Amino acid sequence: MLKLNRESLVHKDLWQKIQIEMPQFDIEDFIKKTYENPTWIHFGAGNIFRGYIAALEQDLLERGEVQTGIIAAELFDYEIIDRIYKPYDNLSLVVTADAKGNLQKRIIASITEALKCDPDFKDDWARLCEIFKSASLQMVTFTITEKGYNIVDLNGEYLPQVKEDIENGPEKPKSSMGKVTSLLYVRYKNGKHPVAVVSLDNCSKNGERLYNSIIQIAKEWVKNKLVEEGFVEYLSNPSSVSFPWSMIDKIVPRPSDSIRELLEKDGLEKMDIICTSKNTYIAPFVNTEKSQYLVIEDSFPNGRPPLEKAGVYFTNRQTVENSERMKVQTCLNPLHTALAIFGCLLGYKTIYEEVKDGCLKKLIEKIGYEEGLPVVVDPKIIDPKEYLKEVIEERFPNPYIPDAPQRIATDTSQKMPIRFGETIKAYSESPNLDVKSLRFIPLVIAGWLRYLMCVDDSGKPFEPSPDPLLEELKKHMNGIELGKKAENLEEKLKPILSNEMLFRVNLFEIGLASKVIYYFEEMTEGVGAVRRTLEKYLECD
Ligand SMILES: NC(=O)c1ccc[n+]([C@@H]2O[C@H](COP(=O)([O-])OP(=O)(O)OC[C@H]3O[C@@H](n4cnc5c(N)ncnc54)[C@H](O)[C@@H]3O)[C@@H](O)[C@H]2O)c1
Ligand SMILES: O=P(O)(O)OC[C@@H](O)[C@@H](O)[C@H](O)[C@H](O)CO
Repeated sequence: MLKLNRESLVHKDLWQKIQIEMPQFDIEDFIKKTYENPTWIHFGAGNIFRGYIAALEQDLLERGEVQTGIIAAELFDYEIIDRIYKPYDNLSLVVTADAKGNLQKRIIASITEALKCDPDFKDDWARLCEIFKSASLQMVTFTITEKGYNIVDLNGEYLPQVKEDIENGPEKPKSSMGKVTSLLYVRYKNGKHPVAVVSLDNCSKNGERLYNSIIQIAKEWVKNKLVEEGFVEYLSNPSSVSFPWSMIDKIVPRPSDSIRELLEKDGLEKMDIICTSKNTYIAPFVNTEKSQYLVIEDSFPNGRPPLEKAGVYFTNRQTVENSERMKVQTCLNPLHTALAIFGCLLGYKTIYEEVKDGCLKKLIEKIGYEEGLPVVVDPKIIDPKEYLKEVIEERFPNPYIPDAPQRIATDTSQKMPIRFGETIKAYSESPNLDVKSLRFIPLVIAGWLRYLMCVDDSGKPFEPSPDPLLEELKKHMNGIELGKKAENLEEKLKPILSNEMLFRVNLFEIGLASKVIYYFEEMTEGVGAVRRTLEKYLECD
């Protein structure tokens, strides 16, 4: 039996026998160099980081383009470090599947350290401070999910941990954004070295979102006389600290049992998939698809690794924004969320099965081609129509990427404004488009309300995916039951449908709420009503 750790890498013949690609560089040497001169730290040590970002740096290490790796840090779920990084010496096994089922298996060794970002873990915190003091540090990247950047709740009030951080200052921060702001303050106090702070999450204008959260905390600290005004100036000067925007794309599902079995059959030990107490599904391996796109605004005041040599596009902000609008707001993620919602309601367990369902396929085609594409500005580096076709015809149907609607349904409340709100807003502001002509996006919003009832289309209760607003949203669904005509439905749903934090616009004010409510009423008529509503509006069966 083979174990995934540094010691076992000496058995090159055994790894080769089971066709697992080994890292082609001197691991001990580059770990030492990275420790002494850190260049890249990443927050959010989850699946996309291990399956995509770390693999890009490994490409550069293997070609001799860089001499240092990436330091992984966790702001939120420390179990990941204890159970998935430490026992495997920070190595991971990336399994990439194409649509024909050809698998590429590769050991990724570009991660040199794994740290818990929390002042309560004194050694790790001290090391993080040391890293942020280093003049060599070029970039700080993030994949911490959309909610990771939040500092206020739905009512615009500071979240409790953020409130505490604002009162207490940079010494012992507790919130994710508070900790990052505090580490940037360490950098400011120790040489004011330049650095790029780069969100790689699926948020629109992600760089701006990260900047807004950090600068707001820094300004509160200045107001409370906890830090110097110069800190805000440092953060606001792009030649000191830049916040480039980005678009990232690679489907990295939760680790799958079929891949675990396959690796165990190969003779690999301890390939267990875990679900942490904070709900991260993670394993020593990552399963993913071949397609990948990463577009980043080229604004790096302290330099950067030549990631363009690993296929990353570096460009201007406008091109990033157009690419992001194309992917996150129009051609991939809204389709994913539509499949997630209806998949949970109709009892599907995989995305590839869902796209064999004529109604669901037609739904995503309508959302993509008919309602999404009109607001896409061609980013020029990727053709939107070709991209959409690849998503619908090749990527989603790939049976070797066992992605689940339940994964994608996680945090839907945080995704609604980005995946649908931006398009609705663009229609409502356009002189040439009529927001009331939208039919399929409102159908998905109605589907989401139906999902919040936590009863599927066969009438059985189901466990919804985690979402920070779930309990609050579910309260509004009280008294709405399947098969019974609800009283005062409009009043009940008003707090959701009028909330601009959920849809970027007030759906009542722009005249879409009544359509959503009408569809929702149809979907709650009884068992099978979701399917009947889809069939009616999509003319499918
Ligand atoms: N998986 C994909 O297919 C994919 C593709 C493109 C972009 N992304 C982006 O990456 C994000 C993470 O995806 P993943 O596959 O790594 O998920 P994952 O569940 O494997 O990991 C999530 C990571 O986010 C951290 N996190 C969660 N809540 C946080 C909070 N409040 N503060 C700080 N950190 C927090 C977790 O601790 C973990 O490190 C997505 O939300 C998305 O924005 C993912
Ligand atoms: O990662 P999330 O939770 O923001 O969204 C779930 C999926 O839609 C997403 O992970 C896609 O797989 C990804 O954006 C593809 O590039």
